[in-house]
Amino acid sequence: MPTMLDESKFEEHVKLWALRIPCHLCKVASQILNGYLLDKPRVKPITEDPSCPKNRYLVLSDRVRSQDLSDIPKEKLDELKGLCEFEVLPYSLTLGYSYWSVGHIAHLNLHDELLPFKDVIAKVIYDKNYPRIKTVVNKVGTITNEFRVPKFEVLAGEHDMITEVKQYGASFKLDYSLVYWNSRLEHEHRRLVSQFRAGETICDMFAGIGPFAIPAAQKGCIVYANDLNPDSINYLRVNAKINKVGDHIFAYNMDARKFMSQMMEVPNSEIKLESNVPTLETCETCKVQDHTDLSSENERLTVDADDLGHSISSSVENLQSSTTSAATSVIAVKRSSCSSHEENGNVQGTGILESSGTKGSTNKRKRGSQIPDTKTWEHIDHVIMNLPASAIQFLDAFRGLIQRKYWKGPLPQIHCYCFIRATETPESIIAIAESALNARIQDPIFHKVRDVAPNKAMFCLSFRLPEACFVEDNQ
Ligand SMILES: C[S@@+](CC[C@H](N)C(=O)[O-])C[C@H]1O[C@@H](n2cnc3c(N)ncnc32)[C@H](O)[C@@H]1O
Repeated sequence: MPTMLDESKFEEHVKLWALRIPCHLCKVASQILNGYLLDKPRVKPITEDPSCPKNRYLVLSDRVRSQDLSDIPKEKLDELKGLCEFEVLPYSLTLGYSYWSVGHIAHLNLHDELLPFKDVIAKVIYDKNYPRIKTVVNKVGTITNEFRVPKFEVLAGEHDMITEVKQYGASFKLDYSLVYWNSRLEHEHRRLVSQFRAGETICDMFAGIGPFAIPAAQKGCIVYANDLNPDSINYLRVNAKINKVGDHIFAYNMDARKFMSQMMEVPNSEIKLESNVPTLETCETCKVQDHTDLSSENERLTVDADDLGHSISSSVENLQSSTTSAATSVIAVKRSSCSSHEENGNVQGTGILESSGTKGSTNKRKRGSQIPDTKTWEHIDHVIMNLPASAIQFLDAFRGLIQRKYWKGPLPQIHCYCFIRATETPESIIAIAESALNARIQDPIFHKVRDVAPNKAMFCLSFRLPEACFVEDNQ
């Protein structure tokens, strides 16, 4: 029987730097370079030097982007130079078919010709890999739904689609049947986050379960993460807690256009007082918000705590019953923090709350004093738009969005994912983007993420939001 699986399609090539170091100094050198060595599950950062058995390659992390090693702190480099002489060499790492893992679920995408054998194939995979693989599934049909969730048929093992995967240092819990997940974007998540700096403010319009948001928060960014799929946002919250970054992430569950517009809304208190100090007025507004109609499921603000010990379905229910209203916004988040401030006597804070342990009880926020007070209508550093099939159309959300009189510093850098087909060019994509924005884009950068089909590739288009997106206010 001919195999229809082209394993080369799973390959990802990562370009890194490696240091050539004498074998006996590798241990000390790797201690010095702690935090700057390749950190990928199942891949060792120390490998053979094919040209000399007395040396080894120390493979550096993709945080180290240039050959001059300027991304490594000077003290570490000086210490290393004191230890020995070393060469810096380009190192190409190929992550092949066998590398990719999806927790305990083997995820197949069988061609029609193989479908008559699907149960046999699944049984062999299951029997030969149990207990590491506990479920074998096959993708059914193409993804057509808004939340980009594929349909799966369980072919062998447990009917359990909840799993936990790791990407670089972070863990992600998810239910494959409810949310979007693609392990093959791992390198792209890492690449983009490597451009962010601690303390920057990031808005993720299509955040999913957080593969950009969580590493960005781990890096010390403040992240406003939105997704229309309530299950994605529920898992984002779970994952923020698992990775202990709940105090750096604010989660929203609404349409991306509305989310951006709410990010830019200036709260009444700001307009009148030009201050973020909690006032009676904002707290009262908070109460009003709490009692608004919950009918629109897609517009809930997901900042209440839930208990990780609950099952996912029960935490979704809790979420539905406990979250605030359609009218919630970044302002509302800040206002709800006001009540937290009052109840806990803590510093004013916002974000995904730490679990209170008791349903319906007062939630406690864990806030580090280092977390800056962000006002998204004054400044955002980066906006992520990963919905390649249509994110470009969503650029219309930025037309006249930003109030010049409140904005501070440069306009945000937009990272908009798109597909480019054989019939299209970067220029034709820019034309679509400019038409959506109704403004000219200066210095666009296209980064190829991967080929998704013979005539179609996924790209990330990065550019600074044009000044034309400002709205003047003569008040
Ligand atoms: C391709 S996934 C990307 C998820 C995540 N950023 C990642 O890299 O894995 C796109 C996400 O956009 C969400 N989505 C689709 N339409 C949306 C909309 N109108 N507003 C907000 N989110 C939307 C989907 O639920 C899905 O989670």
